[in-house]
Amino acid sequence: MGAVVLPPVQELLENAVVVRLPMRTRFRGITAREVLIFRGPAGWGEFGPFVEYDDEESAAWLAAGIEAAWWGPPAARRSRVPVNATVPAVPAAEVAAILARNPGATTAKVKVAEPGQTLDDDVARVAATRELIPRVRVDANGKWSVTQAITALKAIGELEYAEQPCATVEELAQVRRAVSVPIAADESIRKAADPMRVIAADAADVAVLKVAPLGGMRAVLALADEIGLPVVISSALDSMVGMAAGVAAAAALPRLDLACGLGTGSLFVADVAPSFAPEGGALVPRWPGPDALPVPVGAGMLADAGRTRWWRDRLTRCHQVLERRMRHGDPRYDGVDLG
Ligand SMILES: O=C(O)CCC(=O)c1ccccc1C(=O)O
Ligand SMILES: [Mg+2]
Repeated sequence: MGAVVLPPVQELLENAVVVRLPMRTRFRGITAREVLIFRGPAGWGEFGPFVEYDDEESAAWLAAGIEAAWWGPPAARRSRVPVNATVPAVPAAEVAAILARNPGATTAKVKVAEPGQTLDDDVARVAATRELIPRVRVDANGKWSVTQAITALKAIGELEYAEQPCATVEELAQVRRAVSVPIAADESIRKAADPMRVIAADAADVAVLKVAPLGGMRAVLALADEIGLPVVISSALDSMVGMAAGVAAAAALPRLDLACGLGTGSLFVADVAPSFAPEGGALVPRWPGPDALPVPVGAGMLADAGRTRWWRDRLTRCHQVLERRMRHGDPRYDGVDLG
């Protein structure tokens, strides 16, 4: 890999574009996804922490984008990555239309526990999904209490797994002991100071790993190895650029037995490059090289001047966070030079 350096912030900003991608369906409370993408010697990288995240948390997303644009993908071990269809918290009547955009999917992930909705809504949405897709998992994003989770999972019935039913590791462990449905940890890994607490507490059967919040493809591969659970690589509602890193990480895993959560490309009306479209329920890895121009000029995806400035300022602050961590010998950046 040669000497790896943190590129100067000017170099990142010189080759940066801020885009706003309209979505077909509300997801995570938003109807348009803004991200900053930048070009480096190995291709394109994405910086798209959710707008409410602070700079300390967002710095990992920048590290992941720099890894993609400056180092490129790790060596692939497979040429197909099976993915789940993602069903947002829509009314049951809209499920079929969502699934129609994910032809060939044999696994679906259904969002549940949406604020303002009821357990009946969840049960109906899952039932509508099951009619069309054999294998169903749900994701509560930590919104249930232990009691609510146990009640809900009993009402919903058989599932491949329930992702982050409650907020804390201790709650996940309690739910896991009380129900037969396997438990997957997502926020308990990507937002935790110590992801290994999930293992120490026997809190999960599956680890959901996202490249950007965990600091990059190689960080995810290292964590997958350390954590030892079956892994699902999932998107953070990434543009095609961030998605390429997720697909590359999934393709590089020594073992992949579960469908990944990388089917969110179909939630966008438009993307910075042709989105990853599942064929036969799987994605084929594809890397946006430096010569690929992901943003068609004039395609109406560019963010306005105010939002562009906001993202560029945020990138600058996160770059300072990375610089500070590296100066202090943070082991996460072992082997990376300040240049
Ligand atoms: O896993 C999937 O199918 C889609 C990705 C997804 O659900 C997601 C996307 C953005 C932010 C958080 C999450 C999540 O898994 O909680
Ligand atoms: Mg999740």
